[in-house]
Amino acid sequence: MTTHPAAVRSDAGASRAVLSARGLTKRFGPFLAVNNVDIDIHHGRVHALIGPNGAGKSTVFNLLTKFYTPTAGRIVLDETDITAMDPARVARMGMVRSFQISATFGDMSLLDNVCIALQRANNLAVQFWRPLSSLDRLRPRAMELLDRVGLADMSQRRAADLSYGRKRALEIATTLALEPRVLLLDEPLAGMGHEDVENMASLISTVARDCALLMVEHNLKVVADIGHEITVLQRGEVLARGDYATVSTDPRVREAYMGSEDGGH
Ligand SMILES: Nc1ncnc2c1ncn2[C@@H]1O[C@H](COP(=O)(O)OP(=O)(O)OP(=O)(O)O)[C@@H](O)[C@H]1O
Repeated sequence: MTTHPAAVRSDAGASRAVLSARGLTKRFGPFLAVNNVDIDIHHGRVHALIGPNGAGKSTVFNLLTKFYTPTAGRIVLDETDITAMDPARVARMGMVRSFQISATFGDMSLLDNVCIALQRANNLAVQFWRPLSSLDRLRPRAMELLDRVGLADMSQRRAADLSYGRKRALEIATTLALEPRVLLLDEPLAGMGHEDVENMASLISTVARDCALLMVEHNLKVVADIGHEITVLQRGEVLARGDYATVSTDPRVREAYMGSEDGGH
């Protein structure tokens, strides 16, 4: 890892949960996929949601981001009950899902891609018609965002020419254009090679200093390196929570992972 874990573990704002869920429950017909899950996502911290295959991680992710309606339970964002709110309104409150703006434009430069994301973010934030800001005006901010994800020196390159890992970094830049209060990433390291994994993990750590961040992740080494808080799910229920040292030594967690394909990560 290029970022030393100790250097990124800031306790600033640790007591303030930006996003909380209580008693989160989801049934698909008779099947209980998520049962009575409590979770708190804090400003300035990386919260990792882990668990064996089929544990309910994606379902919790989709519940928190309002893509699914819970069967029971309550979700609160910045002290506002968002349980019944539609995803677009929740997005305007600052909850951003990976990679919400996403779909980068291959033929366009990295800089123009981020400018367009900023333009869309402006449109998302205001409810009334107003003239679109010119792309030129957005360039300084777009350069800042590219710098934040380590792509400033490639700003004029075509997005299509980037490596897979750098494309994901560009997507993070477009996501940051929304200035998330809460950023939820679903398997942000999936499909990446070793070097890209390290860069993305480092980037996630940096990004989390300015927001509350939840990631669903299978890569337990990265979870150990950058996760401040871990929630372990099994069969739709919270099996354990705490820092990595706590959950990884919990005999129930070890048993849950034994024999699962995640166990080897
Ligand atoms: N739309 C659906 N309809 C019916 N069952 C579903 C649906 N979505 C998920 N499930 C079931 O709910 C359970 C939890 O699935 P989920 O995808 O949330 O797990 P996961 O922890 O994300 O798994 P993985 O690590 O394999 O992605 C699984 O048994 C799955 O088959």
